[in-house]
Amino acid sequence: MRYSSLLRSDQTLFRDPEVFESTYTPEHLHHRDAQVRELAFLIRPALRGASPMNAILRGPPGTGKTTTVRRVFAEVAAETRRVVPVYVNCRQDHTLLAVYRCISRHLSGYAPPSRHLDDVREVIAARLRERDARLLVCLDDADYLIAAGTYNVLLYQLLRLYEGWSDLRGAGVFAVTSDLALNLYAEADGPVRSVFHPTEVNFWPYTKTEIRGILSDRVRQGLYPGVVPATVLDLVVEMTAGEQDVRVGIALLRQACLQAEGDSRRRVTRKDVMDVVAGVGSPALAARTTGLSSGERALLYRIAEQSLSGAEMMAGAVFEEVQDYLAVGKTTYHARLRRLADAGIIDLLHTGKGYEVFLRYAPDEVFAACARGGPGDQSPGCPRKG
Ligand SMILES: Nc1ncnc2c1ncn2[C@@H]1O[C@H](COP(=O)(O)OP(=O)(O)OP(=O)(O)O)[C@@H](O)[C@H]1O
Repeated sequence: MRYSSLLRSDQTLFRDPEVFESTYTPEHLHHRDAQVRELAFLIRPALRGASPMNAILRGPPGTGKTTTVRRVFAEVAAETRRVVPVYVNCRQDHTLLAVYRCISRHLSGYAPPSRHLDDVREVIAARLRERDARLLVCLDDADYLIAAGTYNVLLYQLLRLYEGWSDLRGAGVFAVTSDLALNLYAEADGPVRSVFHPTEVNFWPYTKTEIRGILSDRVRQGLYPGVVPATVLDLVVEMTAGEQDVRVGIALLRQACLQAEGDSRRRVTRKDVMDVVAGVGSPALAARTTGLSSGERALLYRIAEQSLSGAEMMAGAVFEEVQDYLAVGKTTYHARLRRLADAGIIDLLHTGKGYEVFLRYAPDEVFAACARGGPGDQSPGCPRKG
């Protein structure tokens, strides 16, 4: 290796590390013009004082549903005060109170002081009245509302806001899901369907060329020139297309760059990318575990063990079981569990008895992914029990 190709220890390959974070909003939204136009069309009646129209947004994970809605909502908020667009992440907020508190916080700019549902709804109504505005709510990952048993009540109340306050119009609802087997319209009961006439907006998986465009843009914005050679990008595009999830490509690029940076190299190689996925059958799992903290990874490891042993997978039972290994309280445990669900590694399904934990990947793949460690993680991989 030539000396000039080595980085000094205080140098970095990242021009802007934020670009690879899950919270980053891309400067340019590629290949979603049709969906943006469709959503804008549905919102337009609200600019003339009517209710916004409703939509169901469907598409596999990582196809830009959240990014598109956030982009459209930001433009609406910048252009008019007559429509209040509120984004709700239903993975986090799926009780009635949590959703209404989120809407109220958005409208008032601070958390509602009361924890009583009626009080919170009154505040929302008062703010909408003051502004003479129409409410538009995006329920992202609406499947979590179905699991929590709040989907129909919430839709009914939002779409018929005028039943509580005769001077208000019904809200518009954009319900989002990445579960293609789920029909959000069919999940609505009769009273909801009589007012819920959603337009279906589909987010198809990106083609390879489209993925290449999106990832090249990230590379340009986040890394110094020349860090990712074209052949390396080709490999990442190939793997991302296989998984049909842009998030996978972004995470692979970030992790491969961290590896090159750790070795003080100025360029990422195909081997860096292969090393990230080595031993883990699925590039998606490798990518999804790279951002986890050591605590989250340790919990994931235990969940894989539980799953392998055929033990009960209710969240409460898993908590009891992991107590022997991970000294964490319930709040931390649930926060880590939610993080694993957000990363798309586990599913938390609501049953009559509480939440059941489902591992999306084979336990052996998970062991391999956990053992690899993550950025800034000093701890060794999790030892197997017994
Ligand atoms: N068209 C695009 N242009 C630029 N970046 C994109 C585009 N589509 C997706 N991304 C990026 O891919 C990642 C995943 O996108 P996003 O969260 O919007 O997908 P999603 O369809 O909502 O996924 P999920 O169903 O899992 O919530 C984000 O980092 C986002 O910035």
